[in-house]
Amino acid sequence: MVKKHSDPRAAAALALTAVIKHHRSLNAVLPETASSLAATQQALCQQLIYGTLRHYYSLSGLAEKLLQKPLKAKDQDLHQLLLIGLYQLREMRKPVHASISETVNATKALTKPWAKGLINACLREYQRHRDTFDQALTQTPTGLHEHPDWLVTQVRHDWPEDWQSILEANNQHAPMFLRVNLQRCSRQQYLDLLHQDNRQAEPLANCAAGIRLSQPCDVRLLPNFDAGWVSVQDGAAQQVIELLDLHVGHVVLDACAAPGGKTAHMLEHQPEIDLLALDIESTRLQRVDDSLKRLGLTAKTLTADAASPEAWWHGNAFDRILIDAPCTGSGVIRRHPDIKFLRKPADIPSLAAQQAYLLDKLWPLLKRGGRMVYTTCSIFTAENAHQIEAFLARHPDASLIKADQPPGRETPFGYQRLPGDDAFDGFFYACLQRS
Ligand SMILES: C[S@@+](CC[C@H](N)C(=O)[O-])C[C@H]1O[C@@H](n2cnc3c(N)ncnc32)[C@H](O)[C@@H]1O
Repeated sequence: MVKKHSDPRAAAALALTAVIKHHRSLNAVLPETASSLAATQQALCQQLIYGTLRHYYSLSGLAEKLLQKPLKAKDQDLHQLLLIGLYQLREMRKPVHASISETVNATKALTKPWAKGLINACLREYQRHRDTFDQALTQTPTGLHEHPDWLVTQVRHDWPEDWQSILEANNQHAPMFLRVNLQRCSRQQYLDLLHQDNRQAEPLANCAAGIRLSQPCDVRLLPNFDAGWVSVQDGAAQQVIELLDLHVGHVVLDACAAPGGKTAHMLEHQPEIDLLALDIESTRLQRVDDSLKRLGLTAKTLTADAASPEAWWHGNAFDRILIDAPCTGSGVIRRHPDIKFLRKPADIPSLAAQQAYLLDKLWPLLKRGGRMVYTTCSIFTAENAHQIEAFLARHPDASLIKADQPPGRETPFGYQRLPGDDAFDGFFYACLQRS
C-alpha cells in the first residue's frame, strides 16, 4: 500500500517507488495515491508521476552524475524525489526557487529530513550547470529515447523504418478522445453541449461517434457524463466497431471485455444484439457492469475463462466474436508509461501463446459465415500479424476479410496502427471469417 501523504511530491515519490521498485502498475497505485491527497493536490501529483516516468532514463542519468554515490535501496523514495525535482526544473514552467524548496521540503513528509541538504545540493548544482549536464545527457541512447534497451531493440526489429517515430510518440501526451452514446444523443448535439461549456472539440473523421477534445479534462466536468451521454475512449479502439459489422439479432461474444469500452460501444451502435461479455477477473468485470449501468445498456456479463468454454458456453454458435486480447500494451505506452518498467522481453512469447490459445479455443464457437475480430493494443508483430499468419495456417476454414475502410496500415495479416497515427494509440486489428 502507498502510505498516506498530504504532500504531492512525497506522494508522487512513493508512487514511483511502487512502480519502479515493487513493479506495481499505475492503475493499481494511482487510486491509493489520490486518496492520500486533497483534491487540489491530485492533478500536480499525477503530472509529476507521468512526467517523471516519461523522462525516467534521462533523469536517472542526471541523478547518477549529481550523486556522489548511489542512494541505498531503502532510500529509493529519495531517489525518486530527486528525479521529480529534476523533472520540474527541466520540463515544468514553474519558478526555480519554489520547485527546489518544495521538493526539499518533501523530505520531511517522507520522514527523512536528514536528506534535505543532499536534495538541495543536487538540484542547485543541476540548476547552476544545466547546459553542461543536459548536453552530456542527450549523447546517450537511453537519454535520447527514454526507453529500456530491450524495448528499443524490439521496436527497431519489428518496425525498422518507423522505430524512431514510435519511440518519440510514446513520450508524448496522448489527446483525450470521447465516444458519444448515440442511444442518448447525436454527436452534433454533444459537440454543441461542449461548445456551450466553452470546451473546444472536433468530430473524428474516421469514427462515427468520436470527438477529440483540445484540452483533456476531468470526466466529471463533461456535460451529462453521469447520465451516460459520453465515454472516454481512444479513436483506435473506436474503430473496432465497423469491423464487427453488427446486425439486429446477432448473438455476440465479447471474450475479454473489461473494463467494457468495446462492450458498451457495441450496444450503443446496435442495441438489438444478444451480447455475452466475459472477463477472467471479477473485479475488472464489475467495471463493465458499472459502465453499462451508467450508459443505460444491458448485456449478460460473466466472470469466466474464455479459453475454457466447456465451463460457460450454452452451445449456440456466435455470429460475432471479439477477442480484444490481453497483450503487452506496447501501443499505449504514451498513456501508460509504467509499461516501460513493468514489461520484460519474456512477456512477448508468453502473451503470444495465451493469445493463440484463446483464438484456437474460441474459433469452434463461431457460426459458419460468422466473423471473429482479433485486436490488441500492441505493436509487436509476434502478437499481431505473425499471430494471425500462424492462426490461418492452423485453421483452413479461416480467411481474412478486408475492411471497406482500413482502420490502420495494411499488413499481409491485418491492420496496424502505430502510436500517433492520426493521433491515436498503437493498435492491431484482424477480421476473420469462418467458411
Ligand atoms: C485488453 S483488455 C480488454 C479491454 C476491453 N475489451 C475494453 O475495450 O475495455 C484484456 C482483458 O482480457 C481479460 N482476460 C485475460 N485473459 C482472459 C481469459 N482467458 N478469459 C477472459 N478474459 C481474459 C483481462 O482480464 C483484461 O480485462
